[in-house]
Amino acid sequence: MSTHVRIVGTGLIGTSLGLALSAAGFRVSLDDPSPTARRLARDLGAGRLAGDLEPDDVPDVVVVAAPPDVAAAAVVDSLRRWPGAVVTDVASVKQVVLDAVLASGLDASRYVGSHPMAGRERSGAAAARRDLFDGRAWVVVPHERSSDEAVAAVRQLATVVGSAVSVMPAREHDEAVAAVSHVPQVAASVVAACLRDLPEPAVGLAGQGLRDVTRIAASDPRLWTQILAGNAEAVREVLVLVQTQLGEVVAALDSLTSGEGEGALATLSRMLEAGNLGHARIPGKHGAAPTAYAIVSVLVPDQPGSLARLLTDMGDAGINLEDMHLEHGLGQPFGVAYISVVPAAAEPLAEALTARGWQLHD
Ligand SMILES: NC(=O)c1ccc[n+]([C@@H]2O[C@H](COP(=O)([O-])OP(=O)(O)OC[C@H]3O[C@@H](n4cnc5c(N)ncnc54)[C@H](O)[C@@H]3O)[C@@H](O)[C@H]2O)c1
Ligand SMILES: O=C(O)C(=O)C[C@]1(C(=O)O)C=C[C@@H](O)C=C1
Repeated sequence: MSTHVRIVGTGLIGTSLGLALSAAGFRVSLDDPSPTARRLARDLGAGRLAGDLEPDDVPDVVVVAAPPDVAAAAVVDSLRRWPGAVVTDVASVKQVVLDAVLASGLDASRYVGSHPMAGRERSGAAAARRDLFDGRAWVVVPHERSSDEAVAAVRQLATVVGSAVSVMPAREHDEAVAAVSHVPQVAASVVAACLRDLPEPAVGLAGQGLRDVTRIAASDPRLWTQILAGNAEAVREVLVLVQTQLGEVVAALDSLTSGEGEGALATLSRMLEAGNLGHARIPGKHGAAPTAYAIVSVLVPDQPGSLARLLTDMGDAGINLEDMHLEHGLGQPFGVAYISVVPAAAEPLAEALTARGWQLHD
């Protein structure tokens, strides 16, 4: 019989995982203290309700996808309740969960932490996507007592949903995500907070740069308060670096406005160049080396079905989409789709789309 995975917590991540595992042929059962959350996940096709199963139909693997401040308790509860199951969790912080498991005195060999580096700025089952984990990194976080079988079971889950597995101890994971996930959230929120009192005409000028920098500022404050609190030390350390750099920029601008200005331009330029260097290190798809994709820009009429038609035409031309973003023309009846493809596919794509009547944008 196929592997039975119990998902505890059927919000964005739990439901997305249920959808992906069900599609991959796993038997998925769903549990959540909120009856609405678990029924919605079931209705969306993420699996069966745990309460509808025969009592002897016990899970082989339990995935706790509950909020970070209750994840540790839910993991301990699952280890106790399912003595034969491998238990993992997907919380964004790992050391606090591991500490609770070790302190529980239960058989910790069946616990392996994990963290899919995939998500959205929206919460709840309604925002779930079956392909959420496809092509994303998934950190598997074993500890000294984890059994090889438990590690293999968690690796398998990550792999079947299309993620690229990285293995890392809990502390190292928490330090890494402080820099690549938690501080970016703080930065986005702080920048977006500056817009609150901006006059309407000024906000109306917002372009793609602001949208790129602030997308995750729309994230759930309850979830992120818990994540930041659960990784306080590591987040603080990175934020102090940010603070130091911001201090240097402010000092340079002070120097310019006071008319003195010596060395100020060099400070600003160094800050921007350092940003270029950091940005160039962000990996491409599947954790591969950074890829300089070619971008083909296409005018898309602001009409139902236009984008779907564009993507279908692209698929018909046999060209793989690596990434895409849409820019809406202010007060105009069209937007521009910026389609990223591998460089060798750019010209064939431009030709195929032009032949199908699409207008390219320089
Ligand atoms: N949102 C992201 O981008 C993202 C990405 C990767 C990992 N995570 C982690 O995944 C976990 C879930 O996040 P989410 O975005 O799916 O949140 P969510 O708010 O969408 O869903 C959380 C679900 O957990 C349920 N829940 C609450 N208390 C519970 C308990 N005691 N036991 C079991 N379930 C409980 C809620 O009813 C809700 O349905 C968090 O630990 C988060 O750190 C989130
Ligand atoms: O894409 C997003 O919306 C996310 O912020 C996802 C993201 C991330 O920082 O990459 C956010 C928190 C999770 O713990 C893992 C993934």
